[in-house]
Amino acid sequence: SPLRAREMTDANTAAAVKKPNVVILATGGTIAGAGADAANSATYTAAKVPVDKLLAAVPQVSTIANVRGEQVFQIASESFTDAQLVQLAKRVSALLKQDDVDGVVVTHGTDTLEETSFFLDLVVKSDKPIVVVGSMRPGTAISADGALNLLDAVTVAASKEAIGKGVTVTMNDTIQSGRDVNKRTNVVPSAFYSQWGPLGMVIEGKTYFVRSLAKRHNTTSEFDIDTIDSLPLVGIVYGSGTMIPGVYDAEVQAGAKAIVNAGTGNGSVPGYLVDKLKDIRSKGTIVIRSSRVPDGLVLRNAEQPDDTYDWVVAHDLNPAKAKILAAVALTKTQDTKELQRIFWEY
Ligand SMILES: NC(=O)C[C@H](N)C(=O)O
Repeated sequence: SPLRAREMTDANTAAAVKKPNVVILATGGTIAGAGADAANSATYTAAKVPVDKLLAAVPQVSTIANVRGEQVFQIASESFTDAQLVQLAKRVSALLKQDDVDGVVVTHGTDTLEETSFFLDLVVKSDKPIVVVGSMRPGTAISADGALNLLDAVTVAASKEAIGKGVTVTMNDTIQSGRDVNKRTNVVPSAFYSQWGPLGMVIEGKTYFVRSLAKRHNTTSEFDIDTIDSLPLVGIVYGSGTMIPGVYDAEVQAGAKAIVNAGTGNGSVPGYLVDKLKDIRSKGTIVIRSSRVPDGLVLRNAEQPDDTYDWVVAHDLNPAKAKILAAVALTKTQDTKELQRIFWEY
């Protein structure tokens, strides 16, 4: 009937007018950096530009979503601590519980973006999109990448397609999984890479998802930031030739509850260190074998008898990611079988 047709047109118009609400949580980084000259792509100061100015530089976001900004921190991401991770995640969780928030974008330095994106993926119990974004060049540089990365982040955060996909990272036109993406070069915009490939791309205000994350995350995670107030200390020891055994003791004495061994090759442990790692394990510290090799999988009982020594393996998680998962898991359990299960499921 003409009346029904009219009602449907009104409904469509209302839907078109009602844009999603996206909150930008700004934490600093190079995306908020400024250099002295447009030729300075690598020499600049990070964490200078406030969130309102970041948004003003990308007026196109307002065609996609109703956007508002909050300045959570103003730091370079190498200065992030566990306390700040917890504070940020609690804010993301609180915002996403609000009916008037459809998605959250976190602007972040690229150095530890892979830690924060995985942490949020593990502990924020929401299916709404969470996008973590940074830039490799400051906004003052020729060919600055931050404005497009931010526009892409808002596009993904406002999209229905991103719901339930886990925390994503929009850098260099791609949509990456916050779980496994990592920074692979410190100089060019194509810095973020996952051995499993991106989840898709974002082009001119449209998302193109082609795959999804098979690991537990967000609403399917057993962890919840609303019940976590601090994280236990986890150390990383980097594998190389001629290692210094006392480093492990120093980590334990400083309070490390777990040590991620960023071993060579298959997460290998030199013969002269095996007794040291067995010893710290017998005194209670969790030993997790990861690898300094960027890709691949560290397999249980390959290279070392993990069952016999009661060690845990990190599978495809790099040492920085393994450290995050270990810290989160240790808020719930010290049991190595449980920890190994968690290292398989996330
Ligand atoms: N590109 C960057 O954002 C690097 C900077 N050091 C940071 O992580 O804050």
